[in-house]
Amino acid sequence: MAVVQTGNGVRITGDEGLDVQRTAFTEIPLIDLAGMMSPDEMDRRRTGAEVRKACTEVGFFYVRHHGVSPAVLARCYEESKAFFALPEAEKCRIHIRNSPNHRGYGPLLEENTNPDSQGDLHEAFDLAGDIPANDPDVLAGKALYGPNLWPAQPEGFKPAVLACYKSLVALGHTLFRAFALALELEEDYFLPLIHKPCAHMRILRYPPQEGVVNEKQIGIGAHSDYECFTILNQNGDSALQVLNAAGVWVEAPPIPDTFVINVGDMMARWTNDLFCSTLHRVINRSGKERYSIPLFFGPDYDTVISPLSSCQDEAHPPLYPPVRAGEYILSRFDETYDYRQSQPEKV
Ligand SMILES: O=C(O)CCC(=O)C(=O)O
Ligand SMILES: [Fe+2]
Repeated sequence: MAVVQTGNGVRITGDEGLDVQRTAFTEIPLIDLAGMMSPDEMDRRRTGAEVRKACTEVGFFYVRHHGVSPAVLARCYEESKAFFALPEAEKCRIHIRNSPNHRGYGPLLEENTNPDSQGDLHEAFDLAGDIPANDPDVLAGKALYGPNLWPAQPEGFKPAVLACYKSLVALGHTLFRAFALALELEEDYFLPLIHKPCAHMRILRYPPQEGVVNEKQIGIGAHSDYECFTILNQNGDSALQVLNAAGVWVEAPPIPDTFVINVGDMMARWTNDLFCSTLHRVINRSGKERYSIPLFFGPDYDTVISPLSSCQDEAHPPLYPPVRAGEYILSRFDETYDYRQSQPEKV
C-alpha cells in the first residue's frame, strides 16, 4: 500500500511493486469520436453517454476518429527527436526557469510529480497558446498566459509543434462538447469558458530504465492530472500504467491511431467527484527511449470551478470549495517543479 498526495487530497495505491496486472483492454474503453461529428443529435448524445460511463467508472478512455492527422503527429515527433538530441547546454538556453509563463525546456529529474518520489525520469518541452507579452491578461500577471520559448534549432521544430498544438486544441473543443453531453448539459455549455483556454502541451522524452528500477525514480511518478482532461498521444512501447478501482496497475499501451483521454482533478472538482481523476504513472522498461505528447486542457484562467449543481444532491453535498482555474493549476505546478520552489518571486 502506498499513499499519494494529490491536489485534491490523499489517494491510496494498491501495491508497491512496479509490475502491471495484464488485464483485458476492455478495461479502458475505446470510444469512436466520429459520433461527435455527426449531424444527428442522437449520435452525439450516444457518444456523450459513453464518455459519461468511462469517466465515472474508469477516468480513462481511448478515442479513435479524433480528426488529428497522423502526418502532423509524425512530424512533431520527428522534430522533437532532433530537439532532444541537442547538447544539454543548448537545450538549457530555453530552460523553463527563464520563462515567467511555464514554457520551455525541463531537464531530467527537475520535476517530481509524486511528492513521495525523488524526481521524474523524463525531459520535457512545454508550450501553450502564444500570447504576446503586452496582452492585458499577461500584464495582469495571469502567469499561465504569455509567449512561448523556442529553441533556435532545429528549424522545423516550431512549425511542427505549433501544427500539432493547433490540432490537439481542436480535438479539445470536440471533447468539451462530449463532456457537456456526458454531464447531461447543453452541448455548448463549456464553449463560452474556453475562449482563451489554459491548454498546455508537453513533449516528453523518457530514457529507458534497465535493470533494477528504483521505485522512487520512474518515468513519471504516480499522480493525477491537474486540468479538466488530458489528451495523450503515445509513441513507442507500452509504459503508461493506470490504477484501477481494485488498486491494480493496468497497462494502457499505445493503440494505433488513437489518443488516451483522462479526467483531471479540475473536472473531478467540477463534477463533485462524479468523474474520477485516476492515478497513473509511467515506467519505460522497453529498453528504448519513449516519447509522448500530452495536452492538458482547462478553461479560461478566471473560470470559477465549483461543483456543478447537476452533480449535487442531498446525498452528494459539495466536496470542494470554489477555485479559480488558473490559480489552481499554478498551485499544482508549485508542488511539482524545482524551479518554482526556488523562485523568489513566482506568480
Ligand atoms: O507519457 C505518458 O504516457 C503520460 C504522461 C503523464 O501522465 C503526464 O504528463 O501527466
Ligand atoms: Fe499524467
